[in-house]
Amino acid sequence: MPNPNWITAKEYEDITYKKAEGVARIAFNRPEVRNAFRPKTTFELIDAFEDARNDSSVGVVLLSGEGPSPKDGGWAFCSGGDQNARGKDGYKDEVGVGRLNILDVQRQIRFMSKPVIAVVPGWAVGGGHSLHVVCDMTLASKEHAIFKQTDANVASYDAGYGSAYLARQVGQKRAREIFFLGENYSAQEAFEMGMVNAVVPHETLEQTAFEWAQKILEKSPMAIRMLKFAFNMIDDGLVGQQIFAGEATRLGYMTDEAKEGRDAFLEKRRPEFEKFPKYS
Ligand SMILES: CC(C)(COP(=O)(O)OP(=O)(O)OC[C@H]1O[C@@H](n2cnc3c(N)ncnc32)[C@H](O)[C@@H]1OP(=O)(O)O)[C@@H](O)C(=O)NCCC(=O)NCCSC(=O)c1cc(O)c2ccccc2c1O
Repeated sequence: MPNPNWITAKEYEDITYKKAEGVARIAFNRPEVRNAFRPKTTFELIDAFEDARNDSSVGVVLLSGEGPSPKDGGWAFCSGGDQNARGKDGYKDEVGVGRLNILDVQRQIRFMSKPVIAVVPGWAVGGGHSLHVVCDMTLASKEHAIFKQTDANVASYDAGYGSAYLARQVGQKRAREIFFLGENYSAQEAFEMGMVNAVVPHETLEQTAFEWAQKILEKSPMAIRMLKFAFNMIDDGLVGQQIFAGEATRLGYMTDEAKEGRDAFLEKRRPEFEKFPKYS
């Protein structure tokens, strides 16, 4: 497959955002701090994810980290919240308001109707680890990816998807080990635990991610949407049901029966629902 012809979708300061052939690629771009996020980074992520969600030509989103670091050549997906920005009530934005807005990004990834693939070229740590957990799939660099949970080291804990949903992926004992010990895990170890889909040579990581996206794009978008929300529903309570049900409503709108309901209202007549079958 030829290299994708990435086109910059929008210029940002802390992230890059590109598109090619139905794929959107969003990447942290603060490699000198291992792609730690500050509120500005997170607001930019929210903006880019919203664009990818609303662009009907986009079917898959890749989330990655630019690198290597110009300082020391280190690679990172994301090292979590920028500890320099952390204040007493959250991570301080440009006017000093404390934010935990990375949780908004987690929900965007979780609830968007398109698969999001974490493409992990290096460190996935703290809130960065939680982001890979919440993505639909994870591809990891064989040479450079390292998975690590430092939340308990710095007393900033993700007690939502980052921990509880991780346990769904790797099991309760392993998830507790990851958080309680805060060890480093290689791509291969993360794969064996079940939180990484594939371990890929670093130089082919991006290409593999793009190829996986292209494979998904060959499938029925409706099927992919319904399946993503079906996988989510059991863990997402009434919100999960609401999102799945919304898609069922959309499918309902496409029937003659729903059209009859709308048309009868607009034509100020009684709807003729009796002509539609009562399926068993
Ligand atoms: C990521 C590391 C394991 C990498 O170690 P390595 O030895 O390779 O590199 P350095 O340590 O030398 O780092 C290079 C350079 O980057 C700076 N840096 C790295 N990470 C951060 C960071 N998170 N914030 C700020 N700066 C960072 C580092 O200081 C170096 O700078 P120099 O100027 O010295 O060159 C290792 O760096 C590491 O352990 N980093 C910290 C990881 C961490 O604890 N992250 C925060 C976890 S908490 C979190 O992310 C979080 C955020 C939220 O918004 C939440 C919201 C709601 C609930 C929970 C949240 C949450 O848990």
